Amino acid sequence: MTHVHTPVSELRSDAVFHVRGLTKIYGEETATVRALSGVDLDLHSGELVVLLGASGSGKSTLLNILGGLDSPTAGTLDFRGRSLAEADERELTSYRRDVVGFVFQFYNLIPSLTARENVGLITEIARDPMTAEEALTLVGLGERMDHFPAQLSGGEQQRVAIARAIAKRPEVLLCDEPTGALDIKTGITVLEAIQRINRELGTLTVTITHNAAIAAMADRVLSLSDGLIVSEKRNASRAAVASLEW
Ligand SMILES: Nc1ncnc2c1ncn2[C@@H]1O[C@H](COP(=O)(O)OP(=O)(O)OP(=O)(O)O)[C@@H](O)[C@H]1O
Repeated sequence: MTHVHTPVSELRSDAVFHVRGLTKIYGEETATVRALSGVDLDLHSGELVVLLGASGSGKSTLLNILGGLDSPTAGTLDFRGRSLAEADERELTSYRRDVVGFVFQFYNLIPSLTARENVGLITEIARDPMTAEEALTLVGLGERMDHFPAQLSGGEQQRVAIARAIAKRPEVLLCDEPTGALDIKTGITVLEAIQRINRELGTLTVTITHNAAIAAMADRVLSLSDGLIVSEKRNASRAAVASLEW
């Protein structure tokens, strides 16, 4: 497998993330797994990036490290000139709290709280949050704010999870298989919410998917294999999410 290096001439100075030689090895001595084998990557303000790759290729590991949930074994990882690879737990906690919104495949909503209350939990602890109502309106749930998770479809629950992730106006939104548990139609409503947030708030967004059709909505598509970025494609234009099929 050839390692795709970004030529120095292509490096832009406005990179939000500047990643070089990122390596993650899990386990010790005889029982090690090399999840990332030297990833080079720059991510820019306002981009929508899709990360593709087979199961086990390292996508979640990369996303978790970008989000400060995990630390690399080697390599450099800078966020706006701050080294996250060397950050201590206290710095990583404030980074996660202030900078990053996460969306996972499963929504992790609190069943006994309404949509508004689920989002409100986060707005209480954020510095300059939007209101729960604003966040839910952005994801198209302005009419469902007082519903409990069990009264919402899977796609609606995932949009509540997105509203919860973005209510603090994070600079970075990281989504790990956000449509993995959904059918096409509901998956599209979720991707539309992600696209709208990226456009309207200018949030740098990285979305993992197994589904190559989703790549058409991105500015840039990165493919991982065996812990390396093996291809990078820039779409000439971003496809409207409603036109995607899978
Ligand atoms: N906490 C861990 N401890 C040990 N090995 C791990 C851990 N997390 C991931 N791995 C291993 O690292 C490799 C990459 O895993 P990762 O979850 O990043 O892949 P992925 O591309 O996201 O896969 P999937 O699409 O199945 O979620 C795999 O071989 C996985 O088994």
